[in-house]
Amino acid sequence: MKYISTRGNAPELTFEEVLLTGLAADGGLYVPKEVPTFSAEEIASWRDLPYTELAHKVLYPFVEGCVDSAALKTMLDEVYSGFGHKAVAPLQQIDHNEYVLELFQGPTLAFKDFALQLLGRLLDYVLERRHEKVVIMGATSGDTGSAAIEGTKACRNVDIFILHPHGKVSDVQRRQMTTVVGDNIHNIAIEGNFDDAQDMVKASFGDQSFLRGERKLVAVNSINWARIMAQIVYYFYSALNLGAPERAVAYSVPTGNFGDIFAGYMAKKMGLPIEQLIIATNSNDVLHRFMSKNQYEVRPLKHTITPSMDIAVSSNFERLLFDLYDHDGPALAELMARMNAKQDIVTLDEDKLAKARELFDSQAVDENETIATMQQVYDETGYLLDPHTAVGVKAARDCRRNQQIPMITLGTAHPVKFEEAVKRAGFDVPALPHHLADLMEREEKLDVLPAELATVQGFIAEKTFHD
Ligand SMILES: Cc1ncc(COP(=O)(O)O)c(C=O)c1O
Ligand SMILES: N[C@@H](CCOP(=O)(O)O)C(=O)O
Repeated sequence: MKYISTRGNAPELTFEEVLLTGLAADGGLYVPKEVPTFSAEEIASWRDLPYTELAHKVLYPFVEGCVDSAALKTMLDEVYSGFGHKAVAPLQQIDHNEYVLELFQGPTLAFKDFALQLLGRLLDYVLERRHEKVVIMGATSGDTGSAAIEGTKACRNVDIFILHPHGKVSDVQRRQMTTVVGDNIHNIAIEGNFDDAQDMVKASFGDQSFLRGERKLVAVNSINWARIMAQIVYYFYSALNLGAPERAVAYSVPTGNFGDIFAGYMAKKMGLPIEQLIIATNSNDVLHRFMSKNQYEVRPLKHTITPSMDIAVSSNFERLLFDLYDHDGPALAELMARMNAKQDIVTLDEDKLAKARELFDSQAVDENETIATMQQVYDETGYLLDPHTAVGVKAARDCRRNQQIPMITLGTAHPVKFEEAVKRAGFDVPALPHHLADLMEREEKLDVLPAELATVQGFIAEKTFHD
C-alpha cells in the first residue's frame, strides 16, 4: 500500500513513513493511493467475528508490507482486550431502529482510544525496528490529548507534547492529561483556542528546524492517517451487527475535525452499504454552512458545552475535497490556499457541491437543542447521553431519510467527562469509573504558555534535549 498527498506535490510514502509523518511536505494530507475494497460476500463472512478479528481483516491491507500480520494481531488483541466492555463497541438501542454506538469503553472514555491505543503500539513497533526516537506534538480540544498520552506513555522512544486551550476543556478532560506522570509527558495550556493550537502544530510540521534535525515530529491528531484507518473498523462492526451487508445502515457523526466521519466515508468506499452519513456540528458550524449554502467561511470560534467539537477549521475536510476534485492535487492546493486564508467566503463549483450533498447531509445543533435532546432521550429510555453524542442524535432525528434503515449515532464520549452539560440538563454527574476514581485528587502538572509559535517550539526543544 502506497500513500499520496492530497496536494500532489510530495513523495509517495509507505504506511510506516506515513505513520511517522504529520503533514505531507507540500502541506497536504496523506491518503491511500488505492482504497482496498471488499465484496458483499466477504463482508458477510465476517458477521460473527469478534472486534479484534474484524479489525485485522479491515486494517491489514492498509499496513501490509510494513507490519507483520501476526504482530498486528497481537497489537489488536492487546488494545481491545483493555476496553471496558466485551463487545468493545456495544450498540445501545434508544428507539425503534435507532442506536448509539458506544465508543467510550476505552481507558480515556472517548472514541479516540480506538486509534490512539493502536497508534502507540504501532509507533513502538516501527521505532524499535528503526532505532529512532521521535517527538509527538498534538493539539487537543479535550479528548485527543488524554487518549494520545494514555496510548503512548509506555512507548520507549517518544517525548509527547500536547497543547490544549487553557481553561477551555472540562476539568475531567484536563486532569486526564495533566495527572499522568512521566518525564516524557508534557502538557501545554495555550492562552488561545483549539485552532491556535492546531495551527501551531501544523506550522511545526512545516518547519521542524527547532528539533535541529535530531528528531522527527510525529502527529497524533487525525491528520495522521493511522488515526482514520483505525476508526474505520467500528463502522464495519456496528453495520454487521445490524444486518449489513444485506441491510443498509445510516450514521450520524458528531463532527469537529471531520476525522471520524471521514472514516465512515472510507468504510462506504470499501464496500459497506452506508445509505446516509450525517455531519452533526455544534454552533461552530463551518461545515454545515458550507453544505447548506455553498459558503466556506471560517468564523471566530465559540466556546460551547461540547468543547471537543469547538473547532473552526476541520482538517480532514481536505481529504474529502481531494475526492471531489478527482485527485487533482494542484487544483486542490490552490483551493486550500484560499480556504486557509480565512478572509474570503469560498464557494465550490456546483457539480462538486452536488457530489458532496449526495454523500453527506448536515445539521448544526445549538446548546439548547443539545440539552433538550439529552433530556428527551433520558426521559424516553433512562439513558444519559454525553452532549457531543446528543448533537449527533438530534441531527439524526432531524435529517433521517429512511425510517426503515437503522440509524446509528456515534457515541463519541462518556457523559462523566462533561459535568457542565450534564448538570445544565438537570442530571447528577455519574461516578467516574474505577480506574479514574481518584482523578480529582491527583496532582496536576502543566505549563501555561502564550499562543506564540516560537515560545512553544522553544519549550519543546528545551524539554526534549535537556530533561
Ligand atoms: C467527544 C467528541 N465528539 C466528537 C468529536 C469530533 O470528531 P472529529 O474531530 O473526528 O470530527 C470529538 C473530537 O474530535 C470528540 O472528542
Ligand atoms: N476533538 C479533538 C480535537 C482534535 O481532533 P483530532 O481528531 O484531529 O485529534 C479533541 O478532543 O482533542
